[in-house]
Amino acid sequence: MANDVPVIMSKRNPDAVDTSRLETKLALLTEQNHELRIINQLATELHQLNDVKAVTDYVASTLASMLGFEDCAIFLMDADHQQLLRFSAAGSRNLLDGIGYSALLLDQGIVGHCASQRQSLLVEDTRQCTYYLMDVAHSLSELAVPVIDTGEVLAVIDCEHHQTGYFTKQHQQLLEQVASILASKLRWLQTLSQLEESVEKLEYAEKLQKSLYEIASFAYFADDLSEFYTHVHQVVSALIYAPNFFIALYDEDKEHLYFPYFVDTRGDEKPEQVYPKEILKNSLTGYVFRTDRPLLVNREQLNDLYQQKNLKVYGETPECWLGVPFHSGDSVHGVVVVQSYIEQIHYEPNDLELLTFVAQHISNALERVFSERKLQHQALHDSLTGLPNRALFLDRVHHAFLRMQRFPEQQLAVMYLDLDKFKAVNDTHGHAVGDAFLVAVGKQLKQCMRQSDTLARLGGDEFAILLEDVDELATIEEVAQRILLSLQRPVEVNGQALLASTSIGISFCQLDAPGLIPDELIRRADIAMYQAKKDGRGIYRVYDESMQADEIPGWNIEQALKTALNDNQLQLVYQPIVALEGNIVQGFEALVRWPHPEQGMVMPDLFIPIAEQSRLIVRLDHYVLRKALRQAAYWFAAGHRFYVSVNVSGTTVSEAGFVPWLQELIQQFGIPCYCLALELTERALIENMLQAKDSLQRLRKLGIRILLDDFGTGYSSLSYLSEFRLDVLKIDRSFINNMQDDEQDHPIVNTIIALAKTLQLSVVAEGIETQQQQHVLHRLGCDYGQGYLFAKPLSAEQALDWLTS
Ligand SMILES: Nc1nc2c(ncn2[C@@H]2O[C@@H]3COP(=O)(O)O[C@H]4[C@@H](O)[C@H](n5cnc6c(=O)[nH]c(N)nc65)O[C@@H]4COP(=O)(O)O[C@H]3[C@H]2O)c(=O)[nH]1
Repeated sequence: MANDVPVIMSKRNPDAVDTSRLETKLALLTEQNHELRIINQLATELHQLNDVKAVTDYVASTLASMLGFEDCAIFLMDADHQQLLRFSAAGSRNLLDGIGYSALLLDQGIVGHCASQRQSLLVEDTRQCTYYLMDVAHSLSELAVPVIDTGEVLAVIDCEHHQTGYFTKQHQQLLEQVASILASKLRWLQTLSQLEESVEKLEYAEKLQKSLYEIASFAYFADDLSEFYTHVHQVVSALIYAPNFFIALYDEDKEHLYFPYFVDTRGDEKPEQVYPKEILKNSLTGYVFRTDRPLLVNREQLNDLYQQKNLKVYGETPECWLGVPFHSGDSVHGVVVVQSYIEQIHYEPNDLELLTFVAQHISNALERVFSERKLQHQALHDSLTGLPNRALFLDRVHHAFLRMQRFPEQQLAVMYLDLDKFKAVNDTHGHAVGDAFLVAVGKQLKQCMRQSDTLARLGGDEFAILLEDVDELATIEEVAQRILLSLQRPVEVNGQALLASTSIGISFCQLDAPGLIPDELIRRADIAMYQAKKDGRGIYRVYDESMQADEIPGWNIEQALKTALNDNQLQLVYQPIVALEGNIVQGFEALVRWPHPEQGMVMPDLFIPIAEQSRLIVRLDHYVLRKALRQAAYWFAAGHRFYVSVNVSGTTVSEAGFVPWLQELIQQFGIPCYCLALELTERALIENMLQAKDSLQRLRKLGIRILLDDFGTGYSSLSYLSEFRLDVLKIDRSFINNMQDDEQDHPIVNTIIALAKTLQLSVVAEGIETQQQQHVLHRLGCDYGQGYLFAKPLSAEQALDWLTS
């Protein structure tokens, strides 16, 4: 504009000054000055304003008032660049308050076209304009100028007038300058608000992260769940509106719903009881459980839902309800809920997102706490019957002792029970029925005692009962009688009626029993039980001093052996079995040893026969098999291809579940079945003829070698030899012992070897101590041998050294 300013003060021809021209120039200058003032004022004032509305209002009203426009409106482009929203308007025809178009699409009206064409539109006569849109009254002229920053249309300044040709090029130029100032200002405000939003988001994210971390770490360490819930509530309250907050859990095992945490400002008490699963069908919380999806609803939607789904209203209907489901482990499902009773307070999708995070952490905490509780339960309970195990029983007895010290009138007694018929049930009907039988007996025993007494399964067919707060022996004897009577009735298992008789030992702890300790009380009940067995089974005996444990054969050893097995005290040694031709190793026999803490090394000859009298032999055989297979797997991995042979009793082999159990164990160790051989004595086979026969067949099918141990010592009848499918005969060392003379015929050994050959069995001679014996045996056609000549039983490490030497 400065270039256009004419030289009005020219002194070259003062007489030629044309007044009207000067007046025009003056008017122009005045106008330009006015425009500059407007621009200057706008630029200065806008600087002070930090709010979009204030800015657009100011621009609209300044233009209207300073330029005398009837209507000056500012339309802002929406976030999606889809439409223009009338934001501010000023002038005598101010149409902002609900009159006229409040929003225009990009191809609507002069404003829309101005935005889409990105250029100013000066329409002198709107009647000639095809896209002119009339609002209230017809404006005959209109000027629209786009507000553009870095190529983006941010707004449109639109002015209208009722006369045609009202707007001039100067108006347009002025508005374009204003638009340019407005564009920078709007952009600046936009950037500022984006920055503020980002900062806000970051601050929220940081707060959220901190809160969730807090919940997570609390979830990890919380032992007390109610404390954890309170903490979660506090954290959630710091993030969203949550004065009404509750957690509901559904226990699938018990099929009930309960509220471990519940806070409600409208006075609803925490529901104390548990609700049967039916509540899932008619409550809002139950609805979230069933759909397994979060739910965010306002009052209106809630009422619809109540009606549509036939739900019952529990407590006051909230204005807004937000519930998120979660899962903990296999059997617990939960819902965490916040609700608002205030009309103005509603939850948003990001609150739902937050609560989903929170629910996840609650679920983690519960999963950890529940699995810890489960582990704890497993450690203290028998997995088959669910009854307390020996450890928990001991603990209860200890506690009962402590209580008795405080309340001496509350005396206690321990009963030790051993089922008389269990072995027969197991042998005849198999493992699965045996297990079900034990469970059924456990239930029957429970019915004979008070709720406050403790029934435990100590292992195998042994149960124990702790009776607390008993006053006299007669009461205890009554319980024993009740049990005996109850077990006279057959126990129903899988539709079969089985008989379970038991022998009961009782020890009563009276006030005048000085120095009696809990373990001793249990030991005495055990001794009394042995006495009952001795005296005829199916009866009870009360411990008295005359019953000495030592009088019960093997009692002490059996008890100590149980402990040794529990404490993993037993060890294995290995004796090589070699081919007599060339002394090549074929296998190793595993032999068990018991390094007793007080008595030194106890040999199997002492404790195996005692273990065989009870079912302890089965436990022992399983124990040895597991250890031997572990060693076999180690040797196999090291490239050795010999077998390890393990002694097993007839009882173990004839158990119905033995073969699949062993097969699985071998698979677990990842070795081929030929790495294992089983040694059974003649007696073991004969005494368990039927079951053993079946088991041996299956074992051989798997590829497990069967060795007949101590051959020649037990039974004169040889007929059973063809009954069983065997691989190897082991000649008992008593025959080998006598073979000192090379010249003799050794008829027994000779016959055994000949018999074996006829039956196509290999022969191993046991107890070879001299080269002479080896020589004779080889001459007689014996294939393999074992004995001190080659090696004594060796530890696993020594065996390896021996192999390499
Ligand atoms: N004098 C002499 N003895 C020799 C010679 N070579 C080996 N022996 C001993 O003879 C026994 C051979 O084992 P067995 O006949 O299976 O007889 C075994 C077996 O019937 C039983 N047994 C050993 N370990 C186990 C086991 O883990 N489970 C079961 N159920 N029974 C086992 O105990 C019996 C005795 O085992 P051990 O005392 O280890 O005694 C072993 C072994 O140490 C020798 O040249 N001279």
